[in-house]
Amino acid sequence: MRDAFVVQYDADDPAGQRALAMHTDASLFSVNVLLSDPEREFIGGGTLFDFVRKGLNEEDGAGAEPVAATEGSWTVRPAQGTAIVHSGQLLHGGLRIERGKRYILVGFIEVRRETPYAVDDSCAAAADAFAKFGHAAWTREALGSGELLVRLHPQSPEVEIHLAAPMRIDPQSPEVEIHLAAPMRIDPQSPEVEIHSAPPMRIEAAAAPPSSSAAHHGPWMPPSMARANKGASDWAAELGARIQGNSFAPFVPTRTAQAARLVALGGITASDVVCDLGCGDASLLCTLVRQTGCSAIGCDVNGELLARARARIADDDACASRIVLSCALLADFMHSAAFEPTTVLLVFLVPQQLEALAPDLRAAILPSAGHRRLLSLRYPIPGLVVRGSIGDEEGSSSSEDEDESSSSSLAHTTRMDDAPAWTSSPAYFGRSFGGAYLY
Ligand SMILES: O=C(O)CCC(=O)C(=O)O
Ligand SMILES: [Fe+2]
Repeated sequence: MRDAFVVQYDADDPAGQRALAMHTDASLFSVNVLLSDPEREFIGGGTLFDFVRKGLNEEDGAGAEPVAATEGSWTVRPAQGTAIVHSGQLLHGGLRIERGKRYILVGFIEVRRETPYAVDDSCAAAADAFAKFGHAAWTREALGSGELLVRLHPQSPEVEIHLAAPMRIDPQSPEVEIHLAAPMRIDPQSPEVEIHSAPPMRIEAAAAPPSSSAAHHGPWMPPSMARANKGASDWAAELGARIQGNSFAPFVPTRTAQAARLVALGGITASDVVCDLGCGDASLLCTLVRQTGCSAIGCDVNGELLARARARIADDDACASRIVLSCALLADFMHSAAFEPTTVLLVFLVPQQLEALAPDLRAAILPSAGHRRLLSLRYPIPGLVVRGSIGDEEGSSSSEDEDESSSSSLAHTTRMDDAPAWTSSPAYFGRSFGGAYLY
């Protein structure tokens, strides 16, 4: 942890700070814990995240006071004691409070780049996404009674933040403690922990590493998960589904009519094994399986979206027998045995990720790898020679794709209704389809 401090927003004092302009933090990720009671202690406030703009300069949103409900933004108003953990690179700001005082604890955390992340943990996968792409967000809940908030892989510099119960902060008698778990592998060259706080906080190195860190197997879950208050868990689930799932690329559903055009472009038939790298809730795979009778493989780093995919598939006999799902980092998955049967590889990823994966994608379609076809939705893959393409649905003059009614009967359109409206808005991710390239 590079820095931790308490921020006070004060609507009662004319000279007090009431809002915080849109900005990015100089951190790998930031922790923001609401210390005040939003029911009783202040009105307004909240943290606004902007998933569209990068905030590198004023034109791009930095420096402006956050305004709620803009397109492509998401306001988080957590319950007291809930932590928001987000990429420092994500543009965000503190919304104006109208009444009272709002205290938050903010911490900036950095992790050395060479640190290996665990693949079995969506938190770690998100951290990896930060390291690679600089924007992603995920959440962890904190804790009615004060426990583990944030944790990276045990082999990484162990950062844990414990909040001692009760959570309520009283400026006269601070009841917030930050424990940094031992061993604290902090770079001795840099000034490690610097705390600015009003009120002062105690910082302690824990006496011993928690037992769970000695042998960490399987996905890590916050111990507080089970008893977290409902408001916080609802919020986290909702936010998680929208954001955590997007640790690599935004989740954008693909419509049925568009799937038919993909089938035509890729020449997908019943004898194919289609692998969707970053399959999300597997709605596209289900549609392809139903349309063509193909088999399918889905891979995603996001456990929550995969859980939805599993539920979707379990309800659908046609899909249940034909789709195999895996939770893994995409590059790792491409080198696993589970990937081998693939005959058609499907990606719907952002350009930075396509660039990072390009060597693996190229290797996957070499003749020696079995003449696979590769379909990239929306974005071309740098350095690969395009063999065919289709344009955006609206921009295309072909007529086969305008059948709206056919899409409404299928399950994946339900997912579209679930998706926040802005995910399909041009400001967010261009149009929701944007054509495809065949390699
Ligand atoms: O008010 C908030 O929730 C945002 C605080 C913040 O982003 C910061 O202090 O860096
Ligand atoms: Fe910030």
